Amino acid sequence: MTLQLSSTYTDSLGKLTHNEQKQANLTAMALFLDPKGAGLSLERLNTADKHIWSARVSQDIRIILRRDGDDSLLAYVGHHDDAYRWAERRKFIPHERTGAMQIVEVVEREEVADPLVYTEGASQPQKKEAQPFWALSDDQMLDVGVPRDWLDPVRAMGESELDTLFERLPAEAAEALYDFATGGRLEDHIAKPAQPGDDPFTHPDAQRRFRVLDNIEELQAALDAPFEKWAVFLHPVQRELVGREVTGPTRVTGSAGTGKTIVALHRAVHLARDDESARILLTTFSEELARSLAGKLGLLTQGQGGLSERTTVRTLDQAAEELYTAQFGSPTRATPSQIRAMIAEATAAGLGGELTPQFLLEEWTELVDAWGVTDAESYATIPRIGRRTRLGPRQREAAWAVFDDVRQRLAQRGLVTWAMIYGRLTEWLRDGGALPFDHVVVDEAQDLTIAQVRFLAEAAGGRADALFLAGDIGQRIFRLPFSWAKLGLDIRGRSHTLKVNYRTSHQIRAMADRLLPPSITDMDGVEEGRRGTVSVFDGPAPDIRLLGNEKAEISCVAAWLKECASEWIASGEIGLLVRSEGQFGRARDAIEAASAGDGIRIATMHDAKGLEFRAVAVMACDEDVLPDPVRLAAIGDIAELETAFETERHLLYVACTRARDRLLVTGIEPGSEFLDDLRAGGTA
Ligand SMILES: Nc1ncnc2c1ncn2[C@@H]1O[C@H](COP(=O)(O)OP(=O)(O)OP(=O)(O)O)[C@@H](O)[C@H]1O
Repeated sequence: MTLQLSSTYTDSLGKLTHNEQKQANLTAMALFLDPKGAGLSLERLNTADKHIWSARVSQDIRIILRRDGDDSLLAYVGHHDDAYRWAERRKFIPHERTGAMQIVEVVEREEVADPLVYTEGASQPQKKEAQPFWALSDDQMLDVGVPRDWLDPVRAMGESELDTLFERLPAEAAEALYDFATGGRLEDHIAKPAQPGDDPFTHPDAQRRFRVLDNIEELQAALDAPFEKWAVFLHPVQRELVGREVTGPTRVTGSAGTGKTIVALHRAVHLARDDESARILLTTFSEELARSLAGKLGLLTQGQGGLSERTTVRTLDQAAEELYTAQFGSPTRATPSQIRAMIAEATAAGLGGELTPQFLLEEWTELVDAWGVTDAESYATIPRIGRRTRLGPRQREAAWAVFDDVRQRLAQRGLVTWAMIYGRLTEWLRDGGALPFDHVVVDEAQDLTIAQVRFLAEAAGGRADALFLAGDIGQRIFRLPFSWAKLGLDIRGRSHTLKVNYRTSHQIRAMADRLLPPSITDMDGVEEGRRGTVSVFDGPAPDIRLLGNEKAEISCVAAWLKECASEWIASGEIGLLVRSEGQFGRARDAIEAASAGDGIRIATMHDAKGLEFRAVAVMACDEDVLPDPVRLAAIGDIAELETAFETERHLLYVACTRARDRLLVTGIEPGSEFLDDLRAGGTA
């Protein structure tokens, strides 16, 4: 006797008014408590699928159910006629090849008109440009889960219908076909066939849309938040990563919006659930992101006593500071300007030879402090990644005199840097100290510092399941790249890439992807393939507008804000993103010119990391704003300049991929050089 929830149910529930949702939820609860439906008006429908029933919620609202013996599945809820129409046009049927239970839309007659059938062995028909699937064989399509009824309609589909694939076909088939139509290979999507006797609902592809509810709390949580589908339905790859038992640190990668954070969250909950005594640290880099993780964790663990209590959500810095305070007392951190002043004092006192204070500051920040160098010998052997300037022995000696002086000044004043905090904690762990957590799950791991990676590697030791990292090197915006493996954090062979984008429309994702190469290899040689990512919905084409001056840009964004308002996009769902705070004024002026309500978020591209909005305008993409000339001018080393340039490009990628449905990119002519890449391909 089970009650299952289908993703089509939560989708349809989300479309009802709050009151209607409440009424429907009461009926769903009653069904859970009594699957036989005593006291509910249940009616078997006269549809093609004999398992389909309706349950009366109110005079106008009906729930569509699939009933099989004592098992019920909530499939759809809607107004009377709409619900019946939905039911008439649906069949629940295990896929003949993959074995996964699917909800198949009944094909209309006109959709099969004039199909182009390809017969095995016949000479290859000439590919028609406008029909991407017309030469696919039955077998090819059945292998990836296309229902038999849809073989001909898919072959007859025109390119313009690609965006409807996800609405019409089971997700596994839509994903495969979309990837194929945009240059990928169907072979990469062949589903593992079920074994005879397997329950069609337990197939991984069925589990992305059907979920058995074990208790009433789970049902309540799922119904209370119909928009939070991620809390209930995971992609098979996401699910596999969440539950996987691993022998060492694991990393999940994927381009923006592929659900890495969602996997990290579910992983933390899975670990807590799996072992009743386990304590988990779920961590990220900013307080805003930590708050967002904590909120989502609350949703996932609702009503499951103990899980959230055993899961601590903190920024990694907060967690480290608490640990440091507990072991060594509260640290006083040196500010960047104090360090700058100390270097200036040292050079004014004649140390450092002819090396400039700027060069020395970079050398301190990127090498000496970052790597925790404490003596001249180590300084001589430190890998100078990202630094092209090679220092001769005399220069190195002169530089070290400055750094030694800075270290002494810090010690005299009782000041420490973040790297020193992590360094001391790492030593403490090495000497037998124990972290108060059994598992650490890190989101946004691409921006970990050297000292943090060393600390995490030590904390994990060789323990299985100790460390799970989520991140995208294409979104690295704070750090220069470095090798994790050399610091003891080796994820080689345990890095997995997500390919389904749940956040951004096809159109926005395709445009943003042009900013980055199709694959990025990290410093340990682990390749992150970005090709073959598909989005699950479509939307309007993004727009890039270069204007003559600031005033014209502000009017353009104001007009766009008015358009958003006319489409009922709430101001809280709109973000105006700029490179630096210096451009906030332009964003504010656009809001004022549009007389737009409060709630529109203005943020720098850095602060936008991890956020998402329905509509985003990336403003002030001017030639002298992006890449940031002040930042680049402050860099004295050419190699570092190149990597900093790349992080500026990543920033634009991060900003564009915060948008779900609508994206506008603006700047003043001639515009940022990155816009040429965004435009290549001719979207705008
Ligand atoms: N299985 C899922 N079902 C429905 N929605 C999902 C699923 N997985 C992720 N999402 C949604 O997709 C969006 C992006 O997810 P998430 O923030 O985890 O992506 P990400 O890869 O961490 O993105 P970024 O790299 O930009 O931080 C969120 O709105 C999330 O709720």
